[in-house]
Amino acid sequence: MDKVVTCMAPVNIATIKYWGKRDEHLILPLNDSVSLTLDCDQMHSQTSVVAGPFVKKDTVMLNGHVMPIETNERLQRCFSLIRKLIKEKKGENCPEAQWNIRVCSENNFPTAAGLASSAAGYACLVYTLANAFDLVTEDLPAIARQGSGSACRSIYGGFVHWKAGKDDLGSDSTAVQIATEAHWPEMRIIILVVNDSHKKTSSTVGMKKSVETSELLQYRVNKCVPERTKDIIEAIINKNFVKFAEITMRDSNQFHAICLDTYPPCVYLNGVSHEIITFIHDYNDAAGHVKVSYTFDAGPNAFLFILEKDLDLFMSELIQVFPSDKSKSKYIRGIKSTNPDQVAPYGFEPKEKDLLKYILVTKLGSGPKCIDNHLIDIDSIKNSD
Ligand SMILES: Nc1ncnc2c1ncn2[C@@H]1O[C@H](COP(=O)(O)OP(=O)(O)OP(=O)(O)O)[C@@H](O)[C@H]1O
Ligand SMILES: C[C@@](O)(CCOP(=O)(O)OP(=O)(O)O)CC(=O)O
Repeated sequence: MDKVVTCMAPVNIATIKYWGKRDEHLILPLNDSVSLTLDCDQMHSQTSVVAGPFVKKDTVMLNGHVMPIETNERLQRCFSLIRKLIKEKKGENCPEAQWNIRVCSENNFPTAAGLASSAAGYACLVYTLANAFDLVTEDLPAIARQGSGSACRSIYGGFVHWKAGKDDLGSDSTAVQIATEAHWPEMRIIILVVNDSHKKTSSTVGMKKSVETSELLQYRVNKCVPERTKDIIEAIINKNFVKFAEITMRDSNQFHAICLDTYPPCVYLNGVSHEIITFIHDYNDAAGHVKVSYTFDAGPNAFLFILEKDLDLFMSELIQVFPSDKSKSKYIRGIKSTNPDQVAPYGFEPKEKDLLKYILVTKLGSGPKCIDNHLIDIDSIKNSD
């Protein structure tokens, strides 16, 4: 192959959380999860792949730095699973399965900062490799899952259900799309970035500790998640925002309760996270109706869900309660408000300035997409290794 293929993949945010594996090696989850795929316009991973007999060895660059493949079992697994797929689809002796691969990837948002970069990153890696070798088939979620569990959900747009499955080899642990992003186009997502630096305990380590030490996890897995998964899928299909919002908040709260029930505890939320939670409930109480919902991953950053019709009013209250000295364009990013001069409806007490680093407003998005596929001068690659 003397072409370079470039693809983009989105971030996804879980409203029913994946937390705990039944198989660490195959990355098989204990429970189902449900997520929303975000628009690539504001947040995405972008990955380019070149492969061929002229590439001297497998290399992966991330944000300009070499990712050591030799010590990264997950990267190695993604490469070997793609090569296995090449043999399955193109024949055991297909020369392409022996080619070395050069990968160059970057995120347009903070990496390893609790903003789901591994989900977008591994989904992008697998999708780009599949495009480079003409392998785009239904197998991709199962491969992306072995890069990072939540990555399997970024293979689809809109609303996605990752079924935990029961098979020991994971043949039934895959992602399916519940509905496309066009199903609920009014949905908006507001990301409140409290802290975008590396977190102390990664999701991988945190959930392993929960499986080993939490006494509440099994109840969540066996009792809570099956019912909530069914109910939230129903709420999504019926576009019942109030039901969707309550289930999302309850699952986020329970997920963090499990983290606190882990020993030693995984403390992902901080004081600002709790101020956000209180503000959202106070706002909904003042509105007399659930207008906005929150969820937190393994970090202090908040992901809010709100319908477009309620966005401007809420944003006016939000920036009054969480003020900043930053310029408005730096502080509020992404989709612009249609009514920037909206007056805050409830006049809540402003908190101290700059509790939030910035706010990103986005919407639902589609799955990964191929954005470039062009021929290259092989000599330029041969001499660049
Ligand atoms: N574009 C990418 N291509 C390949 N791998 C990536 C990419 N972006 C991130 N990763 C991998 O994901 C790791 C970060 O995953 P980690 O789970 O620690 O953080 P996160 O996914 O950003 O946060 P969280 O999982 O809590 O939402 C990186 O160290 C890297 O190994
Ligand atoms: C809190 C979460 O975001 C956990 C994500 O965990 P990862 O998918 O990052 O974990 P690994 O499978 O070990 O790579 C909840 C979720 O996204 O469902």
